[in-house]
Parts: sequence; structure tokens; C-alpha cells
Amino acid sequence: MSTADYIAEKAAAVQDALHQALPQEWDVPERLREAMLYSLNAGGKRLRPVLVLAAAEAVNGEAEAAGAAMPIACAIEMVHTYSLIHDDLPAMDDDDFRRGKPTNHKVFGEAVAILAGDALLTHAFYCVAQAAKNGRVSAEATLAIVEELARLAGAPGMVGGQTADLLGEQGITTIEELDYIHLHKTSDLIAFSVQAGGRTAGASSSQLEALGIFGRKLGLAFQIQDDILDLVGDEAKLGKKTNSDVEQNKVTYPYLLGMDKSREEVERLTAEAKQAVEEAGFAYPDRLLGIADYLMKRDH
Ligand SMILES: CC(C)=CCC/C(C)=C/COP(=O)(O)OP(=O)(O)O
Ligand SMILES: C=C(C)CCOP(=O)(O)OP(=O)(O)O
Repeated sequence: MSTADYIAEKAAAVQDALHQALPQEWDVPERLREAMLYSLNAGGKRLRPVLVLAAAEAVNGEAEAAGAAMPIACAIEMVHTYSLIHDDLPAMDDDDFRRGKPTNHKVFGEAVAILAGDALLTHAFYCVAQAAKNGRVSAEATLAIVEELARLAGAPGMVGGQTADLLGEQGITTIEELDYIHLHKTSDLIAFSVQAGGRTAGASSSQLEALGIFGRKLGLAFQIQDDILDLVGDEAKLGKKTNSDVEQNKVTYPYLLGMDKSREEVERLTAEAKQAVEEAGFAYPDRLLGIADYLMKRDH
């Protein structure tokens, strides 16, 4: 099966699991449920949950096949979707279009969009707890996953990166400052995804370390590619507006280094990410390696 087919198959399985992740019988205001499901079901590449599953498979193909990592895959997609809803708000990037549809606040209004994001973030931790409750992931591994999710999605992680991004908009002058933003805003959730997937399948500490390096480097390459696509990508394929970084005076890799050097960095970081996994002695590393190559060449 090609990497594209593998991603499509896993993304479809994640979609099914997401449908069941918010219990129907819960008494939730209808407008809130609609707003949560609107962004969650709008699609997206499902990169982070697919990476959770591919990392579990790298460690132990049978554990992945048993679906142990799926609640964690759902959790990370909820955290990511919340972050996009909030990122699009007028107080942040003020975007009108996401995942090929009007942004959440354009449809539901700012207050409900904020609350839908809050609810998705909170519900992610409920999903993580289900992994231990259904007995497929040990309580010890689940506890480590909770701790890592809180850290890497929170102030020392994604929220910190987003804050530095918004406060630093015009004042960034060095690659080091920019890397701080990218590593936290984007890499932290990607590193969480592969490490948490590995934990569900019983990864050793050296394997977890290799997955962390893979995730951080891949995340950085992914964000640089996102900024390249903002300049040269196709709005219909991307499902969001292009040229938004220039309009918001954002300092990016293409702005600081130019397009050719930025592309070289994506290739270098992807190669280094793959090397970390190749050297760690995983039983089934091919899907993780294939996803890294696929992302480097992506146009959406
Ligand atoms: C706590 C919050 C709200 C975090 C948001 C994190 C994030 C990665 C936003 C999208 O980045 P981007 O603005 O570079 O991407 P896009 O081009 O998709 O808007
Ligand atoms: C970190 C960035 C660049 C935000 C968008 O992430 P994705 O490109 O993974 O967004 P979806 O496919 O999930 O919509």
C-alpha cells in the first residue's frame, strides 16, 4: 500500500472513531455540539492522529492493529482542531476560511467558537482516560501521556509558541527566535503524537527519545513547508487563504532565508528526522519514514 493510501485508510479509521468520541447521550447544548463537530468533521489531513497510529505500529504492529492508540489519536485531533478554531479568531489570525469551509466563528459567532475550542481541548483529556479505562493501555503509560499532553499543548508548549508568534509578529530577526516559535507552536504536538503512539505500544526510553527527535524535526519541516505553501500554494487544495503571512507581516523562513534555502531546510530536517528513527531499531519503521517523505513533498 502506498503512503498516500495508508494515510487515507488511517484517516478514515480516525474519522469513524471521532464520530463516537463525543457520547450522543450526553446532554450538551445543541449549538455547542454542532460547533465542535463542524470543525472536527471539516476534514484536514489528520496528520497528528495518523502519526500516533504509525508510531504505535513502528514499535509493535500488533498493538497498533488492536486499536490501543485510537483514543489518543482522537485526543490529539481534538487538541489540534481547538487550536485552529482559536488561531482563526479575530483576536488572533482573523481568518475566514479553514479546511475548505468558513471558519468556526464565521458560522457560530465568536463566543460559541471559543467555547467549542475550550470543549474540544477538555474532551481530549476524557479521550486519553478512555485508553486506560478500556484496558488497552497501561495506567502508567496513560499517566505519562496525560502529563505530556498537558505540557506540550500548554504554556511551555503550543500555547507558549502561539503567544510568542502573536507578540513577536514584527520583531523577529533571527532564525533562533523563529525556531522557538515553530518548535512550540507546531513541533510540540507532532512530537507528542509520535511519542504517545509509541507509549501505547510499549516503546523503550531510547525509542521514545528517537520519536521525540523525529517529531521535533518533522514538525519544524512541516511548519516551514506550511509557510512556503502560504506563498506558492493553491487555496483550493490547501482549504485556507494564501498570502496570509505577508498580510499579517509575519516573519517566516521564506522571509528570512528565501525560498530555495527554505526548501533545503525542509529536506535537511526531514532527512535528520528519518535518521533518528532509522537508527533506533524499530520493528516496523516504514510507515513513519514514508509519512516524513510524503509531507516533505506535500502541496496541501
Ligand atoms: C493555542 C493556539 C491557538 C495555537 C495555534 C497553533 C497553530 C499551529 C496555529 C496555526 O499556525 P499558522 O497560523 O502558522 O497556520 P495556518 O496557516 O494554518 O493558520
Ligand atoms: C501547524 C499548522 C501549520 C497548522 C495547520 O495544520 P495542518 O496543516 O495539519 O491542518 P489540517 O490539515 O489538520 O487542517
